[in-house]
Amino acid sequence: MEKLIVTGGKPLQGTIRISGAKNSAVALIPAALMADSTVILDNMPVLRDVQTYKHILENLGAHVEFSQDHMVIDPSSLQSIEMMDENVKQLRASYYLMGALLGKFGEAVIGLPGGCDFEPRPIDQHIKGFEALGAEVRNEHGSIYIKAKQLIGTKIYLDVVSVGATINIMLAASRAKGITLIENAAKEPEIIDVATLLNSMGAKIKGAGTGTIRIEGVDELKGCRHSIIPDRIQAGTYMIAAAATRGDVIVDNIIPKHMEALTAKLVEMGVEIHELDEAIRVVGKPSYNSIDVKALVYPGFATDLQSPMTTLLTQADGVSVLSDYVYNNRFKHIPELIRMGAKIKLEDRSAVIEKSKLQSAKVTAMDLRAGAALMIAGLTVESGETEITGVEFIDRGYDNIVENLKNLGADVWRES
Ligand SMILES: CC(=O)N[C@H]1[C@@H](OP(=O)(O)OP(=O)(O)OC[C@H]2O[C@@H](n3ccc(=O)[nH]c3=O)[C@H](O)[C@@H]2O)O[C@H](CO)[C@@H](O)[C@@H]1O
Ligand SMILES: C=C(OP(=O)(O)O)C(=O)O
Repeated sequence: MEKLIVTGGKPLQGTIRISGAKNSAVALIPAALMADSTVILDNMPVLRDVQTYKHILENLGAHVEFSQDHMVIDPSSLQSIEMMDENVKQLRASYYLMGALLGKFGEAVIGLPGGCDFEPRPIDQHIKGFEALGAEVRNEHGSIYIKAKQLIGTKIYLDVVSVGATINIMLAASRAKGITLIENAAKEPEIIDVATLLNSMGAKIKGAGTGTIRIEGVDELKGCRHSIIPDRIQAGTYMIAAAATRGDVIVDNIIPKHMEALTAKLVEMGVEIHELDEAIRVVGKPSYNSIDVKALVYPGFATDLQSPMTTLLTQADGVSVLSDYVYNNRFKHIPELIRMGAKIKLEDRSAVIEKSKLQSAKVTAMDLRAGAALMIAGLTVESGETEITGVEFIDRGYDNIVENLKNLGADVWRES
């Protein structure tokens, strides 16, 4: 079993270059399968989820090459519409195979997705979308069987704002006959990124990034080259880590606009923020104001940054309240932070966080962002080694985390 050892007490300093976004990559890779020829994806992050998706594509019969940060996907040899192997359970975003294969072949058979299971994560809105497009969907023995004679464009109103359902419906509708309107669509930057790729492949999608997306189905999608947007969650994690360690870090190769909900909260706490062209400089301060944070859908504060933010709020004077309105129970990091000395109480859907002196301890990351929260806590303690197990979760979403933190002056290493 691998673990990360972190020795705290060193302010992070220097520049970190952020890789492409996990949540875009894991949607763009299955989207590329819909092309009739090679798709090249640049700025591909090196993550466990991306490697898992590569294996899934290869098992489906596609040819995939991944070196440096380029992934070359040749879907012309794709043979199967059926994907039920273990890899599917390793990541949440395997559900995008449903929309991609349904759009391409009119048929898909997929094992139920995995990913971080901080609470039940239903896919009823994905299925509602496929059915509205004319597909028959059966859930049998842990797999979803989807089939359509012909996908027909229609109007779909999502009951909940869902990133996954919005993208999945967009994928399938790109090959439907006629026009599909997705109402109450999610607006995350990753949705715009997927629409940009699909449009470069020949799709006709308008309105991505707004609450209404219009998709005019096309008969074919072709190969192209696309560069993935920067990972706003990795960027936010390093910004929070810089503030928590009272460091001075330039988070580079990002789109500052994507970070606005976080930068607003950091400024409210008293963190010094300098917005540059494609970077943000974060300068930590000796003391911070307590604040309230509500995790919401984009452009609200990202739920994926809620756990790392919990750690930072233990450094603020007074009492802060953090609530998650996307996943009401995404709090698996809290018992572990308490083990490190954090004074946090859970009240209904909120974490009530008091200023705390964190201490090193042996802790376990129960999910990806819980791992990030513990990593930041380990960097923040004044001295001593924090041992974090559950590293496989952290590797799902943080590109080269040990080297990146070392380059910022942190004392961190892996042990088996
Ligand atoms: C691979 C990926 O991009 N993952 C991200 C994506 O997950 P994912 O796309 O799975 O999350 P959704 O946006 O779909 O979920 C938002 C909310 O809607 C609910 N819901 C969703 C679908 C559905 O059919 N029914 C339903 O009730 C969920 O339980 C949740 O409460 O967005 C989440 C919310 O920003 C992020 O935390 C994840 O990092
Ligand atoms: C929850 C996350 O990912 P996934 O949806 O892939 O489990 C995340 O990135 O924080």
